[in-house]
Amino acid sequence: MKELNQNIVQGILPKRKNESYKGNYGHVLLIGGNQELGGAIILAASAAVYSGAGLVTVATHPSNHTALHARLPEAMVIDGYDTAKVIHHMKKATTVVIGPGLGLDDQSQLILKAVLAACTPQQRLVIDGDAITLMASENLKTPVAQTVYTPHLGEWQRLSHLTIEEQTKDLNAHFRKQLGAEVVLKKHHSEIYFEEEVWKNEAGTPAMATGGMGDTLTGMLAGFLAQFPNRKTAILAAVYLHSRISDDLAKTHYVTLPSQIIQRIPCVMKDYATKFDF
Ligand SMILES: NC(=O)C1=CN([C@@H]2O[C@H](COP(=O)(O)OP(=O)(O)OC[C@H]3O[C@@H](n4cnc5c(N)ncnc54)[C@H](O)[C@@H]3O)[C@@H](O)[C@H]2O)[C@@H](O)CC1
Ligand SMILES: Nc1ncnc2c1ncn2[C@@H]1O[C@H](COP(=O)(O)OP(=O)(O)O)[C@@H](O)[C@H]1O
Ligand SMILES: [Mg+2]
Repeated sequence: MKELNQNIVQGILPKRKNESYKGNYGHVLLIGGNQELGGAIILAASAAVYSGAGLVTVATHPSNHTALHARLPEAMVIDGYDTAKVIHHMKKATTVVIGPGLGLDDQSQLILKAVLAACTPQQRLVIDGDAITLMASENLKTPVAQTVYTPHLGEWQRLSHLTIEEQTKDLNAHFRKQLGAEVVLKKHHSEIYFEEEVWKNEAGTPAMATGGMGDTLTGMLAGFLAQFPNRKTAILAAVYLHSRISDDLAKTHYVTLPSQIIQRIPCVMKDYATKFDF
């Protein structure tokens, strides 16, 4: 496995061009957050905004709308239970996220199937959390979009039918090929499966083992995928910097909270951006 460390990511993010505006940095649509799990989609949306996505729209249960507006006025919000409206908004999105706090009920299944059918090969799609669990239970196929799955070990077990002990590099790579998508397998030293190679994240700490940490990574991935043309660069940088922020905080904090990580994303991106114009 290739080592994903500071040397790989230093200078990897491009400098923003002076002659640019929000329309150049992608439009992320995040779908998730039922009545109980609104925090998941709020964290994911916040991470996408703080990662620099040009525009962010959140499709979520109406009971989350006020909290989202209050915490993240940069984001637009629509009713995640109005399937026709969500599909209409997908047409404007360059990057789509589905899953954080989506739930596993019939309504969640309905919206997932509609989103998978509506996405295009030009769009980038991050499938996380409950959307992975639903894909596994319904045996749904990877859609035509440029898709990244972000399972933790338990979600990967549901999707791949590999027990955690069986999740070796070769078997994981084999199943990734069947899926036809990139996979970020989240754990201590997360592994990133691309078609041609596998990377191991050298950053990360058990101070990250707290609810919402994966939702935050999903939002970062979406923000990076929305802005940076090179998919591999976007994925590697998001995975590494998410953990890197926590490593830095963990020098003085016993546990690192998703909200703390999100606040620091713009700073760490500045540190790791190239200093040169190309
Ligand atoms: N504040 C919120 O609203 C939160 C919402 N969340 C949402 O809750 C939904 C369910 O996700 P969960 O992951 O909590 O529950 P899941 O039930 O999907 O996964 C947890 C199961 O996987 C197993 N597992 C094995 N290895 C694991 C590993 N390395 N990490 C985590 N679990 C592992 C656990 O033993 C457990 O049985 C998702 O949609 C998620 O986005 C969570 O992110 C927690 C915070
Ligand atoms: N012990 C650990 N070491 C390094 N990273 C960890 C550790 N525990 C959790 N993480 C990271 O935290 C995130 C957890 O994701 P996930 O389980 O999906 O959380 P949630 O669904 O609650 O948001 C992943 O990015 C994972 O790599
Ligand atoms: Mg998760």
